[in-house]
This record gives sequence, C-alpha cells and structure tokens, in this order.
Amino acid sequence: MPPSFGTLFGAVMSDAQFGIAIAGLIVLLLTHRVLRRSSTLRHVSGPPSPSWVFGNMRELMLPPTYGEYEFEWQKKYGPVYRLKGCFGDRLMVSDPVALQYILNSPQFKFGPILENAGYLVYGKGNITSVNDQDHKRIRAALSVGFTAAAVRNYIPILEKAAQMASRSALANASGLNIALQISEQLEDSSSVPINIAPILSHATLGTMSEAVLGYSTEDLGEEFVSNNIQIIGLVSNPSASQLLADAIGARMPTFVWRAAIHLPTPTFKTIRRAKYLADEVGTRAIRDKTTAARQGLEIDTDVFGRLVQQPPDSKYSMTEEEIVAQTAIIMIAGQDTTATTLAFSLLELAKAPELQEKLRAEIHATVGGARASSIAYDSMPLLNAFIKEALRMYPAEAISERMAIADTVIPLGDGIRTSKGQHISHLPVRKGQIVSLGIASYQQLESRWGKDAHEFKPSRWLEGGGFKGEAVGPYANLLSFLGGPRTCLGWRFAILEMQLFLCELVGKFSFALPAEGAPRTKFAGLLQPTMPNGQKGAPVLIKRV
Ligand code: HEM
Repeated sequence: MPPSFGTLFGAVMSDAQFGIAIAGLIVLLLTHRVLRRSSTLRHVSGPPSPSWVFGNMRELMLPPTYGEYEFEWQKKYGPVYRLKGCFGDRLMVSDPVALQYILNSPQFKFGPILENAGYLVYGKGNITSVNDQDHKRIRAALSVGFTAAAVRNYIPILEKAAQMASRSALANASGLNIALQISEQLEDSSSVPINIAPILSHATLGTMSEAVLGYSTEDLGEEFVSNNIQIIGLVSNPSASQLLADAIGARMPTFVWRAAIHLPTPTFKTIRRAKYLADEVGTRAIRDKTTAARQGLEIDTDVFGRLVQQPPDSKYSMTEEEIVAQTAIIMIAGQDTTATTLAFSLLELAKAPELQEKLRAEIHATVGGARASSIAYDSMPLLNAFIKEALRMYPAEAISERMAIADTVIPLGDGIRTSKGQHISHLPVRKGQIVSLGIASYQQLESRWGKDAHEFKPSRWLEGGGFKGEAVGPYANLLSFLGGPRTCLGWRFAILEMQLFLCELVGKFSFALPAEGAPRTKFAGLLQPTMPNGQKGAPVLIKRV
C-alpha cells in the first residue's frame, strides 16, 4: 500500500501555512462538538485519554516500539474498543468479523486523510483516489498484470534483482550502479554490520520498474530514484504535530487540500516533482511500447505493455492518460512494503540460527542449481511458513483507516460488553465515524492465533494452519494485504518476490545480529526496523556460506 498516507499528510501539513491550520482548527472544534453529541461509542470501553488534544493517538501511533500500548489495550478491552482520536472518538477494530464487514461494505470508504493524501501524493485518477465504478474498472484493468500466471512471467526479473541484491550487500543502495560495487567485500562483512534495508529498497524499486514499465532502474534516471527516496523519507519521522495536522486536515474541505499542492514549500515541491517525474516516465514507457508494438516487437512482458495492448472496447481498456496516472502509486506501493517485510524477515533469521539453518537446507535441497522459472516455490513448506509468519508479525501497513459514509451497524464476532455491562453483538455507528483497522492487532489476537500469538514462530503454519475462525484476506487469513475490493493489487507479486529474494539471500549468506542487537519496530508510514538514532535501518552481519 502507499506507504505514506497518514504520516505523509502530517508532513505535508507541518509545512503548510499557519493561517490554514488555524482556519482548520476552528472548523475542527465546531465539528468536534457535533461529533461528541452524536457518537454512538460513548458506552464502548477503551483506555482513558491522557490528553484532550491528542487523545490516545500518541500512544497508538508514536510509541518507542510499535504496539506497546495497542497490544495491551487489546488484551484489556478486547478486539473492539473506543479510542480518543485528536478531538473525536475512534473505533479500534481487530475483530475479524467486524473487519471483514468494514472492508467489504459499501458503507465504508477511505477516511479523509487517506483519500486526500492519496490524491495529493499520487495524483488525480490513480487507483487509490477513484471510487465505485471507476475503481472497479481501473482495478480490473490493472489486475491483468497481477494474476497468478502473469506474475510467474516476472520470475526472470525477480531473479535478476535478487541476485543483484545479494551481490551488493555492501553497496551504497542509493547509488545506481549497485551491481558494480560488490562481492569481494562480502567476506569482510561478518565483523562489520551492513544495513540491509536500503539495499532491499533499491532492489525492490528495480523489480517494480522492470515489471511495471519494462525499464531498469538506470532507465528511470538518477533524479527519479533520489526523488523516490525523498518521498519515502517524508514519512520517516512522524511526530505529535503531524498527528494534530492529520486531524485538522481531515476536517478541512477537500478543495483546500487539493489546492494546497501548489504551495511553495519544500514538501509540496518534492511531491510535485515526484508526480512530474512519474508522469514523464509513465508517458515515455507507453510511447516506447506503442512504437515497439507497431514494429511487431513483443511488449506484453510488463504491466504497462499488457495495458497498452488491450483493445479499446475491452472492459479492461484504459486511456493512455489513465495508465500514466497509475505510475507513481504502483512504483511506491510495491517498493518499500516488500523491502521492509524482507528486512524484518532477515532480522528474524539473524536472531534464530537454527531456523536459518533449516531454511537454508530446504533452499539448497529445492533450488540447487535450477533455473528460477522451474522451481515450485509454493511447494517449499518452511519457506512459505516463514513468509506467512513474517507477514503476520510485521504487516507493513500495521494500521489503516476507514470512514462510515452512512449510518450502519457493524457485526461483532465475539460481541463486546459495554461500560454499562450490556453484551452486544452488533455496534451501530453514525455516518462520519472513523474506524481504525488494527491489522497488526488482528494478527496478534490470541483467540485467533493462540496463546503464543506474540511470538515469531513459523512452525505454527506447519502444524495445521496457524489460526482459528473464518477466512479473511487474500492470503493465509492474514490482513497484511488487507481484504475486500481494495485488497493489495500486488500481493501475488510480493509473495513471489519474497520467495525469490529469500532463496537467493539465505541460500548464499548467513545472517547474524551485531552486538547492538535487533532494531526496534516503529510505525512511520510503514512498519519499519528503526535504529537507535531513529533512522530506518536493519544492520546485520553477513557471511558467505
Ligand atoms: C509485502 C508487500 C506488500 C504489502 C504488505 C502491501 C499491503 C497493502 C495494503 C494493506 C493495501 C491496502 C491499503 C488500504 O486500503 O488501506 C495495499 C493496497 C495496494 N497495493 Fe500493496 N502491499 C504490498 C506489495 C505491493 C506490490 C508489490 C504492489 C504492486 C505491484 C502493490 C500495489 C498496491 C496497490 C496498487 C494498492 C491499492 C489497491 C486499491 O486501492 O485498489 N502492493 N497494499
């Protein structure tokens, strides 16, 4: 998913003019009064609010380690509880039945923060900023490039990128020529920690670029790559003022925010440049493909190539302008989400030498010297159990948000006891109610995953499925890719990418933690491994095996 929604909007706002903030605050306070009167959540239990302004949001979004408060609240109040947001009640949901309803019901859509940020960052017409029939049509068209069969065609691209990542473990990932700096230094790296996070991030940018546009990272150009790093970096240091800005922004009329993109501030400048560069590269890719098709060359090896070839009367056809509008979102949504999940995976292996050995043995036994396209990655039990567990414990988008667009009633799996002692199995909510989707919380729910839900334990998947209850999400009953009509478009691609990268990296190298230990897990737009200096990073000791 777009890594940047909530916190990026905050970053945007902290740049914006103070006058807009004050005007927003007035609107906000008035809205708050209305919301207080109309909230149906008054009798839903939840933690006390430590601040009138921030409510519980600092504890939820900015704890030193993600989940420090959230997972405790879940234990105390159950999978559905009330939180104080900045100035208004929120419903926090990790109950699978309630989540399933919210994700699939037309009565819910993105909250205003997600909607406006999606429009601001990725531009008009991108898949996250369109709704209803337009969303259905664009999604159906894009899906052509992400079916199980289509995704297997990307294996050579993924294989090449995984090999490059493995060769460049010591390279500076922000440089373009990662393949050139490399492996002789690897022998030394067993005593010098290597930050594997930017290397993975660069490699996954490469796979997205090749699979979506048919371009190498070099074809994207140096400015595109460095701007992409800046865009991802905009969200990396969320702060209390950004939370406040999010709340104010959410209550401002949409047109104010859509106009705000023209403000001459550094953040908006970076965003404008990113959009310009994405449009430029998307347009270039389409022109190149159209020309190649006219010359009778094969172009359906990447997503844009497939889209360009759809007959105009097909239900999958998109205009050139519509295709270009998807460039920024797909490139960013598919990059750091996969890279950070892989970084957490390698950190978990670095903590568990025995597990690492077993996984390596499975990889060597299955992969050997075979070509990637002939390997049945889905038939590797430990590899897939490990990936499921990494996605369960480290969902890149640990929390998302929806808003009720009409009064509705949310069904609850186990029901809840209200603060008045009444047991209810359905919870009415009013139009405008913001609901936090507790993805990470759901994936640590003891009633669903067992008493050891908080442990990283891939074996749970080998011992009979790992969870109890009805199915949710597209993969392994996890909500890491969410569910419903806005399920992650690239989930199959992400799984295959993780399978290939892990086979390549774990097959060739062993990983250990440096003396400082493992980085913390923080939420900064995405769940990220975070070093003591507050920067994203996953330092590991790497040795050839
Ligand atoms: C481990 C990797 C990934 C994770 C955990 C992940 C997670 C998510 C989540 C949670 C959403 C829904 C967000 C929401 O509605 O609140 C989402 C949507 C999306 N993802 Fe992913 N994603 C991953 C990889 C990818 C890849 C590789 C691609 C592209 C090839 C991609 C493209 C998208 C797109 C386009 C959407 C928007 C779909 C829509 O609005 O209909 N993602 N992703």
